[in-house]
Amino acid sequence: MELTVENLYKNYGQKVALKGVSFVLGQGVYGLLGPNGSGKSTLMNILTGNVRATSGTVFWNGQNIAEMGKDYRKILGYVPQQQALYPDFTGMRFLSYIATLQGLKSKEAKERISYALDVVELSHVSSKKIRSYSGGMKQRLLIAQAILTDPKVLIMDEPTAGLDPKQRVLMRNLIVEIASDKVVLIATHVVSDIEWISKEILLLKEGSLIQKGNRDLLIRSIQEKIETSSKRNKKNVDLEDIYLYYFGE
Ligand SMILES: Nc1ncnc2c1ncn2[C@@H]1O[C@H](COP(=O)(O)OP(=O)(O)OP(=O)(O)O)[C@@H](O)[C@H]1O
Repeated sequence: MELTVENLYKNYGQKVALKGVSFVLGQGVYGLLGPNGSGKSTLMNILTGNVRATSGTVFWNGQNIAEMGKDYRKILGYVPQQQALYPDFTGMRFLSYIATLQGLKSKEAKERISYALDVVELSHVSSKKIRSYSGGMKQRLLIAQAILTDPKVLIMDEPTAGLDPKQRVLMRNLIVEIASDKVVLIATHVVSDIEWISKEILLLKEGSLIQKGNRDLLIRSIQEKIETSSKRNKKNVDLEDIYLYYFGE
């Protein structure tokens, strides 16, 4: 299970949004951190096949995703940022609608919907209208739609945006559970969302990947510099400090 990104460039006219980004992801959760405008959306759009790179290639298990077409879409799940979600649909109706769009046959759709509702713990409210759902429930419904086809690659855009602390914890646990047989890439500004669940963290700045590694490696790599330069004279460096170090306060 391997998603390989090789030397991606993306230009929008004169603007270079990605400048030769390369990395390899295996099974597990990965965090993509970067400030506004660093290229996260562009990178995610390329990984989901919605935007074409100017140059460079993305491979899934050695196959170029641009050449895989439908076969790539089958193994891809995408959780968009929270948005208005058909308030008058029930959770069940929403998932049935997505299953139809994804071309699932009715028996398979039924099984997959039931499984996905169970995973995100929404079975008991599946016949209630989405307008009655809390923010956390809506977010979990978005995850349910993304795992209907049992994707191997799951891309998530700010999955905890707008959630309260309790819901954030539940969401993190859910993501870890789902990632047991998937490559999961989470783009976020919220360091704490990915700090403890990520196998590795990717730092994107002005279109370049400036760091990739696990939490300990990232912290060790700049611990001394932060401790000597910190105005607050902190002893314990955490990932928040790393973010501020690279992206500014
Ligand atoms: N369609 C476009 N046309 C022109 N420039 C674009 C386009 N899309 C993105 N850009 C520019 O490319 C750069 C990267 O944008 P991108 O949206 O990928 O960043 P981001 O890290 O996702 O930011 P945010 O967190 O604000 O969504 C920015 O400078 C942005 O203005």
